[in-house]
Amino acid sequence: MIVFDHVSKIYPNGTVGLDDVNLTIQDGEFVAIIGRSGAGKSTLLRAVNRMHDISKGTLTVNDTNVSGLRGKALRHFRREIGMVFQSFNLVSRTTVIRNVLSARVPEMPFWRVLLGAFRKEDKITALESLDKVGILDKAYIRADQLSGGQQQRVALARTLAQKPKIILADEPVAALDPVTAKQVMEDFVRINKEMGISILLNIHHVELAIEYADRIIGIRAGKIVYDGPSKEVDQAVLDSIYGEAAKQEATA
Ligand SMILES: Nc1ncnc2c1ncn2[C@@H]1O[C@H](COP(=O)(O)OP(=O)(O)OP(=O)(O)O)[C@@H](O)[C@H]1O
Repeated sequence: MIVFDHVSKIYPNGTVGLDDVNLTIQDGEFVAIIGRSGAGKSTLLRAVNRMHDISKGTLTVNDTNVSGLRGKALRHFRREIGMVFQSFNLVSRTTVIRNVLSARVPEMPFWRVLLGAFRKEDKITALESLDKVGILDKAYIRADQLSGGQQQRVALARTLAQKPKIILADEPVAALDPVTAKQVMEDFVRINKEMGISILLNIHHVELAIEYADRIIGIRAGKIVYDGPSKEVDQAVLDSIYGEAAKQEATA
Protein backbone atom coordinates (compact mmCIF):
# COMPACT_ATOMS: atom_id res chain seq x y z
CA MET A 1 0.00 0.00 0.00
CA ILE A 2 1.21 3.49 -0.89
CA VAL A 3 0.07 6.36 1.35
CA PHE A 4 0.74 10.05 0.70
CA ASP A 5 -0.17 12.01 3.83
CA HIS A 6 -0.12 15.78 3.28
CA VAL A 7 2.88 15.43 0.96
CA SER A 8 4.40 18.50 -0.68
CA LYS A 9 7.49 18.76 -2.84
CA ILE A 10 9.22 22.08 -3.36
CA TYR A 11 12.22 22.02 -5.69
CA PRO A 12 15.37 23.91 -4.61
CA ASN A 13 14.51 26.73 -7.06
CA GLY A 14 11.16 27.22 -5.31
CA THR A 15 8.94 25.45 -7.88
CA VAL A 16 6.10 23.58 -6.23
CA GLY A 17 6.01 20.04 -7.63
CA LEU A 18 3.41 18.61 -5.24
CA ASP A 19 1.05 20.61 -3.07
CA ASP A 20 -0.47 18.85 -0.05
CA VAL A 21 -1.18 15.50 -1.72
CA ASN A 22 -3.29 12.95 0.16
CA LEU A 23 -3.59 9.59 -1.53
CA THR A 24 -3.89 5.90 -0.73
CA ILE A 25 -3.19 3.20 -3.32
CA GLN A 26 -4.06 -0.34 -2.26
CA ASP A 27 -2.06 -3.43 -3.28
CA GLY A 28 -2.99 -4.68 -6.73
CA GLU A 29 -4.50 -1.45 -8.06
CA PHE A 30 -3.95 -0.16 -11.60
CA VAL A 31 -3.82 3.63 -11.38
CA ALA A 32 -3.16 6.15 -14.15
CA ILE A 33 -2.00 9.68 -13.32
CA ILE A 34 -3.07 12.29 -15.85
CA GLY A 35 -2.56 16.04 -16.10
CA ARG A 36 -1.03 18.76 -18.20
CA SER A 37 2.67 19.04 -18.83
CA GLY A 38 4.33 20.30 -15.66
CA ALA A 39 1.35 19.37 -13.45
CA GLY A 40 3.48 17.16 -11.21
CA LYS A 41 2.87 13.63 -12.56
CA SER A 42 6.54 12.61 -12.66
CA THR A 43 7.21 14.23 -9.31
CA LEU A 44 4.41 12.17 -7.75
CA LEU A 45 5.58 8.94 -9.37
CA ARG A 46 9.24 9.47 -8.58
CA ALA A 47 8.53 10.30 -4.96
CA VAL A 48 7.32 6.71 -4.47
CA ASN A 49 10.78 5.13 -4.96
CA ARG A 50 12.54 8.24 -3.68
CA MET A 51 14.05 9.29 -6.95
CA HIS A 52 12.73 12.62 -5.63
CA ASP A 53 12.76 13.51 -1.93
CA ILE A 54 9.60 15.06 -0.57
CA SER A 55 9.70 18.35 1.35
CA LYS A 56 6.72 18.01 3.69
CA GLY A 57 4.33 15.33 4.92
CA THR A 58 4.78 11.57 5.12
CA LEU A 59 5.04 9.02 2.32
CA THR A 60 4.64 5.39 3.35
CA VAL A 61 5.13 2.42 1.03
CA ASN A 62 4.26 -1.00 2.45
CA ASP A 63 4.52 0.39 5.97
CA THR A 64 7.96 1.89 5.33
CA ASN A 65 8.46 5.63 5.78
CA VAL A 66 10.25 6.36 2.51
CA SER A 67 11.99 9.54 3.72
CA GLY A 68 13.71 7.64 6.52
CA LEU A 69 15.50 5.19 4.23
CA ARG A 70 19.26 5.32 3.83
CA GLY A 71 22.01 3.24 2.19
CA LYS A 72 21.38 -0.50 2.12
CA ALA A 73 17.78 -0.16 3.33
CA LEU A 74 17.00 2.26 0.46
CA ARG A 75 18.61 -0.07 -2.10
CA HIS A 76 16.65 -3.02 -0.75
CA PHE A 77 13.42 -0.98 -0.79
CA ARG A 78 13.99 0.05 -4.43
CA ARG A 79 14.37 -3.56 -5.50
CA GLU A 80 10.71 -4.12 -4.65
CA ILE A 81 9.66 -1.30 -6.94
CA GLY A 82 10.11 -1.68 -10.68
CA MET A 83 10.42 1.34 -12.93
CA VAL A 84 9.72 1.65 -16.64
CA PHE A 85 10.61 4.78 -18.63
CA GLN A 86 9.47 6.35 -21.90
CA SER A 87 12.93 5.79 -23.41
CA PHE A 88 13.14 2.06 -22.40
CA ASN A 89 16.70 2.51 -21.00
CA LEU A 90 18.05 -0.73 -22.46
CA VAL A 91 21.67 -1.56 -23.22
CA SER A 92 21.19 -1.53 -26.97
CA ARG A 93 24.32 -3.40 -28.08
CA THR A 94 23.67 -6.52 -26.06
CA THR A 95 21.07 -9.27 -26.18
CA VAL A 96 17.55 -9.10 -24.84
CA ILE A 97 18.24 -11.83 -22.26
CA ARG A 98 21.34 -9.97 -20.96
CA ASN A 99 19.23 -6.85 -20.53
CA VAL A 100 16.63 -8.78 -18.55
CA LEU A 101 19.28 -10.61 -16.49
CA SER A 102 20.71 -7.25 -15.42
CA ALA A 103 17.71 -7.02 -13.07
CA ARG A 104 19.18 -9.93 -11.08
CA VAL A 105 22.60 -8.28 -10.60
CA PRO A 106 21.80 -6.60 -7.23
CA GLU A 107 21.01 -10.05 -5.79
CA MET A 108 24.27 -11.64 -7.00
CA PRO A 109 27.68 -12.00 -5.34
CA PHE A 110 30.26 -9.68 -6.88
CA TRP A 111 32.34 -12.48 -8.43
CA ARG A 112 29.32 -13.72 -10.39
CA VAL A 113 28.67 -10.20 -11.69
CA LEU A 114 32.32 -9.93 -12.70
CA LEU A 115 32.27 -13.22 -14.60
CA GLY A 116 28.74 -12.73 -15.94
CA ALA A 117 28.02 -16.13 -14.34
CA PHE A 118 24.26 -16.01 -13.93
CA ARG A 119 22.65 -18.83 -11.98
CA LYS A 120 20.22 -21.20 -13.65
CA GLU A 121 17.35 -19.82 -11.52
CA ASP A 122 18.13 -16.30 -12.72
CA LYS A 123 18.11 -17.42 -16.35
CA ILE A 124 14.77 -19.16 -15.83
CA THR A 125 13.35 -16.02 -14.17
CA ALA A 126 14.55 -13.92 -17.12
CA LEU A 127 13.06 -16.30 -19.69
CA GLU A 128 9.76 -16.50 -17.77
CA SER A 129 9.63 -12.71 -17.67
CA LEU A 130 10.12 -12.52 -21.44
CA ASP A 131 7.40 -15.13 -21.88
CA LYS A 132 4.99 -13.02 -19.77
CA VAL A 133 5.29 -10.16 -22.24
CA GLY A 134 5.18 -12.41 -25.30
CA ILE A 135 8.73 -11.99 -26.62
CA LEU A 136 10.47 -15.15 -25.49
CA ASP A 137 11.46 -15.82 -29.10
CA LYS A 138 13.54 -12.60 -29.08
CA ALA A 139 15.72 -13.64 -26.11
CA TYR A 140 18.98 -13.95 -28.06
CA ILE A 141 18.51 -11.00 -30.41
CA ARG A 142 20.34 -7.73 -29.84
CA ALA A 143 18.08 -5.17 -28.18
CA ASP A 144 18.72 -2.52 -30.85
CA GLN A 145 17.30 -4.82 -33.51
CA LEU A 146 13.82 -4.72 -31.95
CA SER A 147 10.96 -2.32 -32.61
CA GLY A 148 10.04 0.34 -30.04
CA GLY A 149 7.14 -1.73 -28.74
CA GLN A 150 9.33 -4.82 -28.41
CA GLN A 151 12.01 -2.78 -26.61
CA GLN A 152 9.41 -1.50 -24.13
CA ARG A 153 8.38 -5.11 -23.54
CA VAL A 154 12.02 -6.02 -22.82
CA ALA A 155 12.09 -3.15 -20.31
CA LEU A 156 8.91 -4.52 -18.76
CA ALA A 157 10.39 -8.05 -18.64
CA ARG A 158 13.53 -6.66 -16.97
CA THR A 159 11.31 -5.05 -14.36
CA LEU A 160 9.39 -8.32 -13.84
CA ALA A 161 12.68 -10.21 -13.35
CA GLN A 162 13.28 -7.93 -10.39
CA LYS A 163 10.13 -9.52 -8.83
CA PRO A 164 8.61 -6.18 -7.81
CA LYS A 165 5.49 -5.56 -5.73
CA ILE A 166 4.86 -2.24 -7.47
CA ILE A 167 5.66 -1.05 -11.00
CA LEU A 168 6.02 2.68 -11.66
CA ALA A 169 5.79 3.61 -15.33
CA ASP A 170 6.70 7.12 -16.47
CA GLU A 171 5.05 7.77 -19.85
CA PRO A 172 5.71 4.18 -20.99
CA VAL A 173 3.84 4.45 -24.28
CA ALA A 174 4.65 8.05 -25.26
CA ALA A 175 7.24 6.97 -27.83
CA LEU A 176 5.05 4.29 -29.42
CA ASP A 177 2.55 4.30 -32.29
CA PRO A 178 -1.14 3.99 -31.28
CA VAL A 179 -1.47 0.26 -32.03
CA THR A 180 1.75 -0.67 -30.23
CA ALA A 181 0.81 1.62 -27.34
CA LYS A 182 -2.39 -0.38 -26.84
CA GLN A 183 -0.48 -3.66 -26.91
CA VAL A 184 1.91 -2.44 -24.22
CA MET A 185 -1.03 -1.16 -22.13
CA GLU A 186 -2.54 -4.65 -22.44
CA ASP A 187 0.74 -6.09 -21.12
CA PHE A 188 0.42 -3.84 -18.08
CA VAL A 189 -3.17 -4.98 -17.52
CA ARG A 190 -2.15 -8.65 -17.74
CA ILE A 191 0.74 -8.17 -15.33
CA ASN A 192 -1.55 -6.31 -12.95
CA LYS A 193 -4.41 -8.81 -13.04
CA GLU A 194 -2.47 -12.09 -13.32
CA MET A 195 0.47 -11.30 -11.05
CA GLY A 196 -1.27 -8.89 -8.66
CA ILE A 197 1.47 -6.28 -9.09
CA SER A 198 0.30 -2.70 -8.39
CA ILE A 199 0.76 -0.42 -11.40
CA LEU A 200 1.12 3.33 -11.11
CA LEU A 201 1.50 4.93 -14.51
CA ASN A 202 1.87 8.48 -15.88
CA ILE A 203 0.28 9.01 -19.22
CA HIS A 204 -0.62 11.85 -21.58
CA HIS A 205 -3.16 9.82 -23.58
CA VAL A 206 -6.40 10.26 -21.64
CA GLU A 207 -8.28 7.69 -23.75
CA LEU A 208 -5.68 5.01 -23.01
CA ALA A 209 -5.75 5.88 -19.31
CA ILE A 210 -9.53 5.54 -19.16
CA GLU A 211 -9.58 2.35 -21.24
CA TYR A 212 -6.93 0.42 -19.34
CA ALA A 213 -6.58 1.77 -15.78
CA ASP A 214 -9.16 1.09 -13.07
CA ARG A 215 -8.59 4.38 -11.28
CA ILE A 216 -7.60 7.83 -12.50
CA ILE A 217 -5.78 10.46 -10.54
CA GLY A 218 -5.98 13.91 -12.10
CA ILE A 219 -3.31 16.35 -11.03
CA ARG A 220 -3.15 20.08 -11.68
CA ALA A 221 -0.44 22.45 -10.42
CA GLY A 222 0.71 19.84 -7.91
CA LYS A 223 -2.75 19.23 -6.44
CA ILE A 224 -5.02 16.24 -6.89
CA VAL A 225 -8.19 17.53 -8.53
CA TYR A 226 -9.75 14.15 -9.39
CA ASP A 227 -9.38 10.73 -7.83
CA GLY A 228 -11.91 8.12 -8.83
CA PRO A 229 -12.91 5.29 -11.14
CA SER A 230 -11.96 5.57 -14.82
CA LYS A 231 -15.53 5.02 -15.90
CA GLU A 232 -16.64 8.17 -14.07
CA VAL A 233 -14.25 10.45 -15.94
CA ASP A 234 -16.39 12.79 -18.05
CA GLN A 235 -15.85 16.15 -19.74
CA ALA A 236 -16.40 18.06 -16.47
CA VAL A 237 -13.65 16.00 -14.81
CA LEU A 238 -11.32 16.56 -17.77
CA ASP A 239 -12.02 20.31 -17.63
CA SER A 240 -11.09 20.34 -13.96
CA ILE A 241 -7.81 18.56 -14.74
CA TYR A 242 -6.83 20.27 -18.00
CA GLY A 243 -8.70 23.58 -17.65
CA GLU A 244 -8.99 25.80 -20.71
CA ALA A 245 -6.83 23.51 -22.85
CA ALA A 246 -9.44 20.75 -22.64
CA LYS A 247 -12.28 23.14 -23.50
CA GLN A 248 -10.41 24.53 -26.49
CA GLU A 249 -9.59 21.06 -27.82
CA ALA A 250 -13.21 19.96 -27.42
CA THR A 251 -14.46 22.91 -29.47
CA ALA A 252 -11.68 22.76 -32.11
N1 LIG B 1 14.55 19.17 -10.94
C1 LIG B 1 13.65 20.15 -10.97
N2 LIG B 1 13.97 21.40 -10.52
C2 LIG B 1 13.06 22.39 -10.52
N3 LIG B 1 11.77 22.25 -10.94
C3 LIG B 1 11.41 21.04 -11.39
C4 LIG B 1 12.31 19.93 -11.43
N4 LIG B 1 11.66 18.86 -11.95
C5 LIG B 1 10.40 19.28 -12.19
N5 LIG B 1 10.26 20.59 -11.87
C6 LIG B 1 9.05 21.40 -11.99
O1 LIG B 1 8.04 20.82 -11.17
C7 LIG B 1 6.77 20.89 -11.81
C8 LIG B 1 6.21 19.48 -11.99
O2 LIG B 1 7.07 18.79 -12.89
P1 LIG B 1 6.80 17.28 -13.33
O3 LIG B 1 7.98 16.84 -14.15
O4 LIG B 1 6.45 16.47 -12.16
O5 LIG B 1 5.50 17.46 -14.26
P2 LIG B 1 4.79 16.40 -15.24
O6 LIG B 1 3.35 16.51 -14.97
O7 LIG B 1 5.42 15.07 -15.09
O8 LIG B 1 5.15 17.04 -16.66
P3 LIG B 1 5.39 16.31 -18.09
O9 LIG B 1 4.07 15.73 -18.47
O10 LIG B 1 5.79 17.45 -18.97
O11 LIG B 1 6.46 15.30 -17.90
C9 LIG B 1 7.00 21.63 -13.13
O12 LIG B 1 6.73 23.00 -12.93
C10 LIG B 1 8.48 21.42 -13.39
O13 LIG B 1 9.01 22.48 -14.16
